[in-house]
Amino acid sequence: MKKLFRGRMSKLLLLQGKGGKFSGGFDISSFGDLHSGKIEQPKVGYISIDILTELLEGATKPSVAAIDGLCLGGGLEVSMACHARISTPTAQLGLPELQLGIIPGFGGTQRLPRLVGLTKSLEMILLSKPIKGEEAHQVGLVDSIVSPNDLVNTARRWALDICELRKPWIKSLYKTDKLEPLGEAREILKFARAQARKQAANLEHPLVCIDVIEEGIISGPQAGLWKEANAFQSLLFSDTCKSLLHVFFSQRATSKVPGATDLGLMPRKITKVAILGGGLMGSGIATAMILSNYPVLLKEVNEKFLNAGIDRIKANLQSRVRKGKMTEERYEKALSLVTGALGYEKFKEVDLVIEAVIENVKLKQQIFADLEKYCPSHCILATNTSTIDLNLIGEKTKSQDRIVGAHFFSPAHVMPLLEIVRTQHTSAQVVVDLLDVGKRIKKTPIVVGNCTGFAVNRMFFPYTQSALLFVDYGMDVYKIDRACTKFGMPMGPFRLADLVGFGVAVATGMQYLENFPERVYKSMLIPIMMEDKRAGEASRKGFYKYEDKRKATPDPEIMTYIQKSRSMAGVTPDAELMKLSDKDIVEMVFFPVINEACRVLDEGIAVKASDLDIASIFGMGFPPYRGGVMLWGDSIGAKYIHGKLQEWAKRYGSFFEPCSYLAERAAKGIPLSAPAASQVKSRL
Ligand SMILES: C[C@@H](O)CC(=O)SCCNC(=O)CCNC(=O)[C@H](O)C(C)(C)COP(=O)(O)OP(=O)(O)OC[C@H]1O[C@@H](n2cnc3c(N)ncnc32)[C@H](O)[C@@H]1OP(=O)(O)O
Repeated sequence: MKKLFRGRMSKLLLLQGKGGKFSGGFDISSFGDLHSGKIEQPKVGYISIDILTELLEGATKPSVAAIDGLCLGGGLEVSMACHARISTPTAQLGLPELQLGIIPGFGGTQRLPRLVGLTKSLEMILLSKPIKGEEAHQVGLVDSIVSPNDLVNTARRWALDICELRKPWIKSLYKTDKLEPLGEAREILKFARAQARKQAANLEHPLVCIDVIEEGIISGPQAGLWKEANAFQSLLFSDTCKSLLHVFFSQRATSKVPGATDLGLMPRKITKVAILGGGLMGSGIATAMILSNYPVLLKEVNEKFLNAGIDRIKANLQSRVRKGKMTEERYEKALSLVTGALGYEKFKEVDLVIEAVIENVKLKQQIFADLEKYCPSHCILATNTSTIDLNLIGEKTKSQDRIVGAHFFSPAHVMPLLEIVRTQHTSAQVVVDLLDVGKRIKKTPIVVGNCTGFAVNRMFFPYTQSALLFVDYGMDVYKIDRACTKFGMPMGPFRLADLVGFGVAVATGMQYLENFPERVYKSMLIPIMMEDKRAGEASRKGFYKYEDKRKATPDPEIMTYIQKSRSMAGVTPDAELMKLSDKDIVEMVFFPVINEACRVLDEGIAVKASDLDIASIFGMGFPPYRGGVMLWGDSIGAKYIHGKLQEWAKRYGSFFEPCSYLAERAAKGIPLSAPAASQVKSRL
């Protein structure tokens, strides 16, 4: 909200944004200063009551908000304290505060329900879901919709009309016509609570928000404002808020890469993209590209595979149409951007190639040699490999500077993370180019170094390893999975292994065994199950059985395999493990992940700890309200983590041996996120 107009003889107040944006909300970077005590927190209710309610809404002059572009959070709350709102049809109006672990704290919990009704306001606030100006007008949030050219004049005339009693002078805080009757309101709030508990079991603030809204309905808007002000103040200092703020800024910081984005390089325009391979990943990547209007050349080895790849793209798009995320017209337009190819003739026009064929070194080497021959010399040569060294892939070329990893997570058109894997030869320009493409296709890109598993898969390799070890030592598969989902993971290590498939699990295990033999637990459980054609969800039996569709049901039959695995491991169940709490289980599964993340940092594979927080959240579903794997580790403390790993290493082997990076922090009492003096120069 950039300007406050005062009319002639200051008869009215006109609130307008700048550059087509009304306001992205309160400056949340100041929340960090509040947390650190750098700035003093204002008295409770100072902004929402003293300023917005008493001064603005209670003023003797009418105020009208002229809304265009973003009108979010505090920006919308200020506009709701005005006596009218004029908006453009494409403006976006919303209260996204719950995404930051807080609630609307400038009166939004009281005014929004009185403008749009309880049901709509709960949907907008609890889902942090903005609505367009058109819809805002339909539901009563804004009073009129005009074009951007007419916005300011219409708003000014509206204010004059209020002044001269040609239009009503409305204080939204005291409107009641849109509020449902008390009995109905109670039912709506009861349903909202049930939904909040179901969808965000570990989060308190959605329930607090509902309580605050309810207070205003039962005891009146002033009571509601005071409850909101107090609740906002305490949530602002909650761990959830601090974690979600950390995620907000860390997500945006992943695109700040020393030695690449700090060189003044501008991203080059990528107009045409080629994808090699129309399988699950290739078709997913192609879908992500066409959804962001990149023309795609999809190459396969024969008509059959090419048609299958295009069919997969169609299926991806049709699923969006079915979910109402895409119109038929947009479906046709997106599909029209795909051109099939069986040869390299058209590759002389492409600016970026992403190879997504099977994980076969020789095949990839041949492909990159061909790409060097058929693509223009500026073309970026990217691979989606998740297991093969990029230097090996580019071995038969002289184009190492433009070879880079573009590691998507399946399904590639849905998962938000993109690992940009840079070798020591990859040019800074190519990194800058791919960061730009990543953002344009609405991914969160993180730049990582070239090693087995890059960042995400490498960090999380111990997630299942540790769980398998503890099952051999007597723990229950399903108890471990339950503890991890209660902690906030989308699924536990065993359900994840079923989903990924045992074939992939074994292949990945081999990779790690080859590169990190001292810290791989060689469990025989999965190979034994595979001998009996148990290969995970796709075979309808893995750690769970899948009788109907994707519903995972515990399967008592796995005990046979577990007993065999234990005897092959030569271990006897440890009675101590039977008494473990969920908290203990979570520590035993995640501390090895933190240990590996420390190695990834120490080797310079990741630029900074906050990148690994984002990688853990967006790549593995680590609960964002815990801030990511490294921030969570720091909330526990390096010393404690180091001590537990040492204890387990003594009892269960070198898999748990704490790395030197972690040991250094434990000894010095410094956070995991502090760049260590001993940290090798980043390999990025
Ligand atoms: C009491 C409460 O009710 C008061 C409040 O208002 S709480 C805050 C409510 N507002 C929000 O939660 C909005 C947060 N911001 C966003 O959702 C998005 O940034 C956006 C939709 C506003 C814009 O998105 P986009 O165009 O993609 O741009 P970026 O997200 O990349 O942001 C650009 C830079 O602006 C910084 N930034 C954005 N919003 C805020 C904010 N509210 N406070 C402080 N800084 C903000 C963001 O960090 C980016 O900075 P960078 O240095 O360029 O990375």
